[in-house]
This record gives sequence, C-alpha cells and structure tokens, in this order.
Amino acid sequence: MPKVLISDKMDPQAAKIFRERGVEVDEITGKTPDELKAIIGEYDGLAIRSSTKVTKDILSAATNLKVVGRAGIGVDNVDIPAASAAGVVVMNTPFGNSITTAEHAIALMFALARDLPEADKSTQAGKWEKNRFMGVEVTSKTLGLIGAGNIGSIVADRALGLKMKVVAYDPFLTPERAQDMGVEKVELDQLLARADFITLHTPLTEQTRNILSAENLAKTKKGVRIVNCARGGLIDEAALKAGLDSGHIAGAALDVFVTEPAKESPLFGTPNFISTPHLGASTTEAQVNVAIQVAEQMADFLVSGGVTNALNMPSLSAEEAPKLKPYMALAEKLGSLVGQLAHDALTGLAIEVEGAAAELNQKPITGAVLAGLMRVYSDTVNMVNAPTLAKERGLDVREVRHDREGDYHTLVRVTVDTKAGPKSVAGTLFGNASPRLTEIFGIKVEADLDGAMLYIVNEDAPGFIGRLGTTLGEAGVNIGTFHLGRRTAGGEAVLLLSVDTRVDEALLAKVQGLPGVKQVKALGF
Ligand SMILES: NC(=O)c1ccc[n+]([C@@H]2O[C@H](COP(=O)([O-])OP(=O)(O)OC[C@H]3O[C@@H](n4cnc5c(N)ncnc54)[C@H](O)[C@@H]3O)[C@@H](O)[C@H]2O)c1
Ligand SMILES: O=C(O)CC[C@@H](O)C(=O)O
Repeated sequence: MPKVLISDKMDPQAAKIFRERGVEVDEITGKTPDELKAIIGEYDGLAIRSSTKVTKDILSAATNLKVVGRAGIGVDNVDIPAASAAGVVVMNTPFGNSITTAEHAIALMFALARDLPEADKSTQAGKWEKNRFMGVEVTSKTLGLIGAGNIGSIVADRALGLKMKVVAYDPFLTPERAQDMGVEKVELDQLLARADFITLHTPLTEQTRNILSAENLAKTKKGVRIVNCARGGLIDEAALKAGLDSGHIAGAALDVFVTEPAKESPLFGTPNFISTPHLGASTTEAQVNVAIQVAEQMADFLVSGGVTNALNMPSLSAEEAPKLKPYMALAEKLGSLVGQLAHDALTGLAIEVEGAAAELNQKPITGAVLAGLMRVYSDTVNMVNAPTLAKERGLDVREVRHDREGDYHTLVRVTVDTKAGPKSVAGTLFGNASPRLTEIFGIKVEADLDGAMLYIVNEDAPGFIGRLGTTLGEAGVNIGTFHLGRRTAGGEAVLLLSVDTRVDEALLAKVQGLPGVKQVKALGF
C-alpha cells in the first residue's frame, strides 16, 4: 500500500480520499526541515501547501518518494529541477483556488478604494470620523492587470461586471483571448500610465521579479492603488513604501511578501497600506477543492499511474494509464535494449509508433523509452528525470507517428543514431498485453525481453548452437528460452537466450572465443 505524508494543514477531505483510494496517510504538520528529513524516507507521496519547503536536501533523504502534490497553484516552495533529477513527479492543482484568490484581489481593491480597515478601526475606537474618510468609486476606472491567466481572467471578469475598463499586460495573452475576455491588451508602460488600480497575477520568475520596480512605480499614474495577491517579490517593497510616503501611490494592499511569514516590514503602519497574511486561497470552498484535487491526483498516480497537472512530466489520464501501461513496459524494454547494446556514441533517437500504438498519447511511450535507455547511465532514472538527462547528454529525440499498419497490429520502433549509422529495434504487444521484441538491428527475432539474457551475433554456420549449449552447460548456466534470427542463410545471425543465472565476464570471454562469434553481451531486463 503506498504511503503519503500530509505535511501542511489541509482540509480533512484529503486524508479521507487517500484512505478511500487505498493509500495509507499520515498527517504530521509543523515539522522543521530536519524533522521532515528524518521521516520522509518512509513515504511514497508528500502532500503540501506553502509551508513545507521541498528542497534538494529534503529530496536527498526521500528515498521512496514518487510524487509531491501541492494543494494550490504556486510551486515556488518546491525545487522542481531537484525533484525531476530525483525522479519525483511534482503536481499542483491549478484551478481549485483561482476564484477565491480573484475574489480576495477584488476585496482588497474595494478595501483600498474606501479605506475600509482604517475606517473600521476609527469607528470601533468610537471616533465616528465621517469627514475623514473620502473614498473613490471603481465604476469607470481603469484596472491594469499584470498577468491574465486563470486568476487574472477571473479578476477581469469581475471588474468588467463592476463597470471598470480593464487593460492587461501579459506577453502570452493572444489578441483573440484578450478580445474574448473583453480586455485591452497593452504594453507594460501603457498599463502603468493608464491604470487607476493595478492588480498582479503572474508567477514569480526572473522576468517578473520586481516587475513593479522603483522605475516602473514612478511611471504609474498619480493616485494609483496597487493590489498583489500573487507572489512577494513582484513589487519592490522599499520603492512601494517610498511611493506611499510621497503620496504618489494612493494605496497598496499586499497579501504576499518577499519574506514570509512577514513578521515585520517597513510597510507596516504606513497610511493607506493594507495587508493580509497570504490569505488569497483561504476560503472553505477553495481549501476543500484543492484538498480533494491533490488527493485524487496523487492517489491516481500512486495506485494506477495516472498523471494529472504534473509540472515535470506529461499528463496521462487514469483512463489512458491502463491502456498505456503495457506499451510503456514494451517501450522501456526497447529503450533498455538499445541502451545496453548501442549507448556508445549515441547522438539521438527516433521513437516511431504505428497501428494501435499510434492512436495513443505518445509522450508516455517516449518517456518510457528514454527511461529504459538512460538507465544505462544511472540506476535512479525514471520517466520523470529521463528527458532531462537525455537533454543534458545532447540527445536529439524525435517522435514519429505512422497511420499505416504493418506486419503487426501495433508496433513501437526505436532507432538510435550511432557513429555506424542508424540502428533500430522494434516490438509489439501480444494479446494487447505482453511486450515482445520483433526485430533487432534489421534482423527479425521474436523474443520476450525478461531477466538475464545473452545477446550473440555470429556467423550462421552448422554446429554453432551445439558448441554454445555445451559451453554454457559446462559452466552450469541453464538456458531458459532460445530465439534465433538471421539476415540471410549463412550470413549474420542473432541469438537471444534467456538464462537462469547472469553470465559472468569469464564465461562471456569463452563464448566470445567460439568460432564464428562476432559479438556477445550479457543483458538484463
Ligand atoms: N495569494 C494566494 O494565496 C494565491 C493563491 C493562488 C495563486 N496565487 C498566485 O497567483 C499567481 C497567478 O496564478 P494563476 O493561477 O493565475 O497562474 P496562471 O499561470 O494561470 O497565470 C499566470 C499568467 O502570468 C502570465 N505571465 C507570465 N510571465 C509574465 C510576465 N513576464 N509579464 C506578465 N505576465 C506574465 C502568464 O502568461 C499567465 O497568463 C501565481 O503566482 C500563483 O502562485 C496566489
Ligand atoms: O496554500 C495556500 O494557502 C496558498 C496557496 C497559494 O499561494 C497558491 O499559490 O495556490
């Protein structure tokens, strides 16, 4: 039974779903990094919100970990390259808290427009300062959206409902999408010059860090009000403070800070500054949504291999997973075969599918070929880290899908580019379930690739098989299965034997010394 640790406070629905789906679950929150490191080795999955930091150091101790699930959107608390290198899938729940966060941005915009927190404080202090508080309407004002993805587009929709004009800066926003959303796509400088309110909805990246820098804040309209419910670091906090102090910025509301938890900040106490402690996603509805989604996704992955909303591997639906499973086993064996036989001086490879295989999602098949192939270089390779390793080695990976059906109803072919030219192996599924090799380097051989095997290339000549059998028998090696193929009678032949014990170097040398043997190699699957 797979075992998951929930390490941040999460709605109880998550644990309930894990258990219902046959996943054992522990809920242990508030651990220090060292405490987490001490226990993480027990778990196949780690379900987190934003408090747990999944660092390289934690991952180094996570010897059984297969998946990290983030109940939320931002994954800046997960070292994704390190997780990928460790073969750990990282998933998030990209939509579960979008409405809630968009509503928080709108709430903060209204709070700024009418100075609600200060008016509340003054009223509850018995001051009744009716003439002190003079707000602004949002109707007819211009809202500048920085980032128009899931949350930005919901904010735009709500703002249009409030009769605001919405301009958006997002380099990835197409003109068609902008039109559908009813917003005007603009450049950043135009947005800064025109917006009465600015809300931010981008991830924190090298391009977005300090997108509201001192220089850009100076380009804003006097009296602008700014809301950030996305990520700390998008605004230069010192420059924001200066803008508020000078009166150029009429108000700012931050849900997120450069350093969190933000126990102190020069912004605290600044007039017209409002803050919330990263509450964007904190509604009952959103927390139930993300807890259910993360538990379902992680359980699907751990129980049936389905991959949804993964940030470091292609998606694979729970319906597709059972159909693809035998293909992935076949692909991994073919990758492993070419890896073991032809990994020297590999520069690239093509993965072709035809027949029934061509109707399936090809990405997981490619991932499995690469995992099999790259295992020659490292034991810890799996479908998550294999593409990165292949890229690091400069391998050019091509995917080809053929509509045609050849000799087999379904076929996967892997062709590697070597110094000696392209070399290819192919395989099919028998009974739609059992992986079977059909061809090796241009020679037709049908074989199961399983356990310890011996690959021999020899000159096709009478008496060879007898001599080989005697040599192996004298060494106490029992032959399980025997598969023979040849290019032409009397030409080059290929033998694939499954053997009950792995053949050692001394015996390999003896086989290599038999007359007519061109190549011999011990294989393992
Ligand atoms: N405060 C919270 O509790 C809370 C809750 C949920 C999400 N978030 C954060 O909100 C942010 C937005 O989430 P989302 O779900 O809308 O993400 P999303 O991926 O759907 O949208 C992000 C948008 O930013 C755009 N973008 C990327 N680089 C940009 C750049 N240089 N300039 C302008 N736009 C750029 C992208 O094209 C995309 O449209 C994320 O940072 C997320 O972590 C915060
Ligand atoms: O889990 C939370 O409370 C915050 C989530 C939010 O930052 C997100 O990116 O989804």
